[in-house]
Amino acid sequence: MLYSDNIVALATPSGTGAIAVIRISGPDAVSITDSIFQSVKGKKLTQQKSHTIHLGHIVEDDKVLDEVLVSIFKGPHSYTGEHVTEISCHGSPYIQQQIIQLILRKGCRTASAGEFTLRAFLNGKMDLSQAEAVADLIASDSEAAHDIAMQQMRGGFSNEIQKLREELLNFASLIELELDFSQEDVEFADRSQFNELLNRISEVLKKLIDSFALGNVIKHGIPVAIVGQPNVGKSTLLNVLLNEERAIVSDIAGTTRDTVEDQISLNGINFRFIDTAGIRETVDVVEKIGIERTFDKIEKARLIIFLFDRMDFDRSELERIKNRYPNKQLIPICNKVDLLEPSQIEELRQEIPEVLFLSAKNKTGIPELEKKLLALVDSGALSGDETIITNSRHYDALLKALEEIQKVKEGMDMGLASDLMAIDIRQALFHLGEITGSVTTDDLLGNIFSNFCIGK
Ligand SMILES: Nc1nc2c(c(=O)[nH]1)N(C=O)[C@@H](CNc1ccc(C(=O)N[C@@H](CCC(=O)O)C(=O)O)cc1)CN2
Ligand SMILES: Nc1nc2c(ncn2[C@@H]2O[C@H](COP(=O)(O)OP(=O)(O)OP(=O)(O)O)[C@@H](O)[C@H]2O)c(=O)[nH]1
Ligand SMILES: [Mg+2]
Repeated sequence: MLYSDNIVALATPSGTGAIAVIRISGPDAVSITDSIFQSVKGKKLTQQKSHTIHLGHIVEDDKVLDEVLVSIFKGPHSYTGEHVTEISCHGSPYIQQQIIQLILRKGCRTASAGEFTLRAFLNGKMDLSQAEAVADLIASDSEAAHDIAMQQMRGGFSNEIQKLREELLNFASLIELELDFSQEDVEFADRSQFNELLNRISEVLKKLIDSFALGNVIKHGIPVAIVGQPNVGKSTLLNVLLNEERAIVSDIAGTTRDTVEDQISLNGINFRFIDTAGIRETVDVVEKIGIERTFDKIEKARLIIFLFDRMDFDRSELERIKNRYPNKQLIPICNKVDLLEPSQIEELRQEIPEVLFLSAKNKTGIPELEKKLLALVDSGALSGDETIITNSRHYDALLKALEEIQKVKEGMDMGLASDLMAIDIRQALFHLGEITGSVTTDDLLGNIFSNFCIGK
């Protein structure tokens, strides 16, 4: 074990609860706990087996502070890999604080943010991407985000990276061996096998890199801007989608001035809908600012709902948005279908085949819109066992690793000298190692774990 000191922290949220859990980790976790605990059966905690629970009292100078349950986990068979105890006490902030203070006086120190998980990582209980997934899991607020974090915590993608890295490491050693025999012109590393490995690694990296676009939006919710001319029913649609009277609706054109947004989960994926000020030429100063914000929001959105009213549909407006944002998915929707004759609907369908029809007021056509939204984010990719990365640190490392792998491949094709190739391979190994934490710096670890909560 790496650490000689003992840390303590509240593992449950601060404030009043039914029960609160205080966690201690370190070489003396069990004896420190034992020194403040009296078992109802008179047992010594230090003589108990790992993964057992004991009823008793926390006492200080004969004064009973609380009746508690103590769980014991003996290192290395614990979350952190060290000796761990957990005190489940009554959830009053006063009791929690009294017990923690008592433990601190027994020689523990307060754990810093993420320190339990940091120790788990340093003690080899999990790799770095698994540790990061623990934080993602706690933060996940949709089924999709939860699924991805869970998969990553169980080591899915880091195992794959780790294996490829080991294979690459093997070749690196063989190529470096060739350097020792450079006079003799020998090749220990089979070039065609090596080429095959490089291709395999590139494929995996490319796939993971591509998955980030989806992973990132799943983690943060998919921003969908609802845009169109004033009075077409944007705010009405927002309210229907959110199932709540979130934005003000009126028949006065220019009702929405500032953007209004909120999120809902569709099939486990969070969508963040942004209602915007209707776009038109205006001399009203406030409305002008609102319209500028509309464009800012479109900039940040991934999907754009272009809402229009058959009465004053202007095709050039739709084309303008399309041309201005060629990389965003655009969903043209004709609202107020309740006011249209079937022949008008047919006519419009001829003109814009991809158009959806709905009535925000009567709440018709909404399921079709939801289906379209899900189709556009390629939610199908979620149901397969494709790995999806959500962490921008991993994304960066993957991009850099791929770049180095490409360099190695080019080097091979050009018959580059082994010593130069070895440098690029080492770089690729470095970046792959960054993901799993085979290579780390204190700065990197500090950055990652300081974003955890205390007690995790
Ligand atoms: N009370 C409590 N609940 C918790 C945690 C915890 O630490 N305490 N966890 C964390 O925050 C999570 C569970 N994770 C855990 C992971 C490993 C071990 C553990 O004891 N592992 C041992 C032995 C496994 C066995 O044989 O049963 C090991 O890995 O060797 C415990 C919790 C969520 N719930
Ligand atoms: N008949 C009919 N009226 C609708 C429908 N949807 C919205 N409306 C009406 O259209 C008017 C404008 O609706 P809003 O939702 O405020 O329109 P908006 O696009 O947000 O307008 P601005 O905020 O001014 O840009 C209101 O009177 C709504 O009741 C619909 O599907 N059918
Ligand atoms: Mg509005």
